[in-house]
Amino acid sequence: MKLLDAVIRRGESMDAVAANATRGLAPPDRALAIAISAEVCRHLVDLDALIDSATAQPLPADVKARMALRIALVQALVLGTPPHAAIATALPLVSGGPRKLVHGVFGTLIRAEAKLPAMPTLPEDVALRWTAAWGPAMVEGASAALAAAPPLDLTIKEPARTAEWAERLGGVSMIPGHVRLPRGGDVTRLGGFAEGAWWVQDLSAALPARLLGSGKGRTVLDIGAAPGGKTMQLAAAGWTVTGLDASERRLDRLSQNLARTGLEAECLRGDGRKLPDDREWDAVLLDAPCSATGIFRRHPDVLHRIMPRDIANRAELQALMLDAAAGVVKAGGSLVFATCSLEPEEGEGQIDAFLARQPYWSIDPIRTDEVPAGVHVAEQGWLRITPPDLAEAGGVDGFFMARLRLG
Ligand SMILES: C[S@@+](CC[C@H](N)C(=O)[O-])C[C@H]1O[C@@H](n2cnc3c(N)ncnc32)[C@H](O)[C@@H]1O
Repeated sequence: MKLLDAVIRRGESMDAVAANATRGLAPPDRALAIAISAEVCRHLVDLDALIDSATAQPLPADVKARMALRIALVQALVLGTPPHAAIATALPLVSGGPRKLVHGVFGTLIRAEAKLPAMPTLPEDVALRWTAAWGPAMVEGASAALAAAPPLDLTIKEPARTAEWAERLGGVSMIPGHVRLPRGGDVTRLGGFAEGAWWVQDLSAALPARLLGSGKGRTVLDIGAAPGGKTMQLAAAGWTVTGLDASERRLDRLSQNLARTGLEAECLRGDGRKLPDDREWDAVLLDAPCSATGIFRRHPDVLHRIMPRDIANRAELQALMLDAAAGVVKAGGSLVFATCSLEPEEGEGQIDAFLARQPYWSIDPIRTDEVPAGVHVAEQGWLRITPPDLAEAGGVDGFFMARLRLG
């Protein structure tokens, strides 16, 4: 309840509040609380529609009774908890309150064999925003993507050994250096984890670093580097990497990931809006902080907490970071900009505005041979990935990326 309150009522990120909100719970109970909260966010619109179908008056959005019903219903209808156990965990949440109402509505829906639709309904504001930006087929694709558990993508440290790892782990590769597995359990128990032969990274998220190619003898600044998926790709591709991030806690995770994989990078804490004025790099990768609406399959809370003002705020921060990044690239160098967002303001609009401000920069078009088969490069030369892409192969996170060159 605390976790869902933080996300749905206060607009906080589930990842950010999970540790605090579940403090004191034993690990299995914590995992269950997080799973329930994620599934409530995934099915929120349809859960509320069911609840409203069984009450004479719609319950206010923020009352405990509605939240308790969402929690009970998601356990019974999605997580396979026997109904009596599901309601038993939810009733204490309304102790001293409308227990009878909650019990009654839950019982009515369970007796009527209520079901949730196979494709979850997106919140209306999100559906409207994405229809306006990308059209109705994208919204349908997003709904389908929300229904399915995403597969597990791995980036292989030594791309030449991709086939060997695909066979060892029982996965398929969609581009050299990538292996896709069906969603599994504990990744730390998979072969190769302890020796650092791979790391978990969605296929979309693995594309921006690839756009810089091999880096033997060259330097790259990775801005917004932590927890390090792209830093590790760049280091594995031979670059001398400086990974910069504003968060000390996330930089610790970057250091742990580098230690596990045996890769090297200089780790710097800093603000990507104010970069050192006495250093330059051959290339810069800016994996910018963004609304993260592209990762809604794994983090359905973004669908309920990201508001237009959040998108505008992130876009403003990205513009400052892009200008700062452009200022530390050596003549003739490259700058890759990426966001895991499905909002044009954090992608196409950002690059159009950058090129209007910075006349010495231009787009270095991404080539089709640099991306997995089935992903289309836009005519402007950038890559916009939306949910219908590669759907038959398990889908990919929504992403935007562009490669820019000075001159
Ligand atoms: C999309 S995440 C990076 C993911 C990472 N590149 C990877 O592949 O694992 C964005 C990162 O930007 C960092 N960040 C946010 N604001 C920043 C700022 N002003 N300066 C530098 N880093 C910032 C966040 O701490 C976060 O780690």
